[in-house]
Amino acid sequence: MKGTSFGAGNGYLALLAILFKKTAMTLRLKSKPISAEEEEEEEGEPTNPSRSGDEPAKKSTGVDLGNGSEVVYMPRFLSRDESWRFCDYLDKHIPWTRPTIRVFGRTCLQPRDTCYIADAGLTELVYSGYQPHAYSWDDYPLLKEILEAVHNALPGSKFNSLLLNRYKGGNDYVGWHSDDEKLYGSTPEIASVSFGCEREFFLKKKPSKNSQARRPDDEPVRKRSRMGSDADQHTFVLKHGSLLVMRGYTQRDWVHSVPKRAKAEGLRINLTFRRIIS
Ligand SMILES: O=C(O)CCC(=O)C(=O)O
Ligand SMILES: [Fe+2]
Repeated sequence: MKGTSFGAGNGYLALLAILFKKTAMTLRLKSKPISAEEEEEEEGEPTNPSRSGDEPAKKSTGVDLGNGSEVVYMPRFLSRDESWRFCDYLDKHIPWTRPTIRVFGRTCLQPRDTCYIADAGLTELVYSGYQPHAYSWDDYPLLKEILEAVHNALPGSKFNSLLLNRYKGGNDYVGWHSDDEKLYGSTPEIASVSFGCEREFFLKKKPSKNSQARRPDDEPVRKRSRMGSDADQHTFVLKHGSLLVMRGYTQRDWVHSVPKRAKAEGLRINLTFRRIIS
């Protein structure tokens, strides 16, 4: 049987090496968008969702968006096999619908399937003129399992509702929006778990009132938007089994989207856990 033993000196060096790698990775990724290839290089084997408290925390990258907004990305939140089990189950057993919604005064079919789960007795969710039926967690024990894993990863979180999205292929998408409904409060934490086909998740800063007011004396709008600074846009490639968390004023100051992608042929399921506070 193969075995490895570390003396106290080796253990100390190994710990220093781990701390150095983690710090270097966090610093480097903070300054530029994350690509799937980089994560592949950086990350080791997937960690198991049912790890014990003694095991090291899963690797995550925090991006400080400024002014009290923050995003945290954990590419290997759930193991690959477990994630496929969840994905297949949800695809088959969730009562998906593709509702009619209203966007900018026009009625259209939502460009993805959806379902909604919530604790009983909460304020009802309404978005884009649509009020989804709230199904019960009790009917989907597997969703409770994922919720528990999310709660364990985010100490202090207490999500009580969940919006599920199913993207059947690259034509399905979610347009620019923010999840700033009043019932989530002013600084909601939103935890987003993805399964299946990798898709890009874009974050873009909302134009500030100051920049609107300055526009006449400033450089042309067309030039500005094309030259948009990196600090105002971020891209994450959301991997199978990943967790992305938006916090602070992200919903107030930023919009996000998952755009159409002709080459993304596979099915993707995304779960966004939220807390309704009023
Ligand atoms: O599918 C995603 O990654 C994002 C979904 C989303 O933004 C939403 O449901 O509000
Ligand atoms: Fe959203």
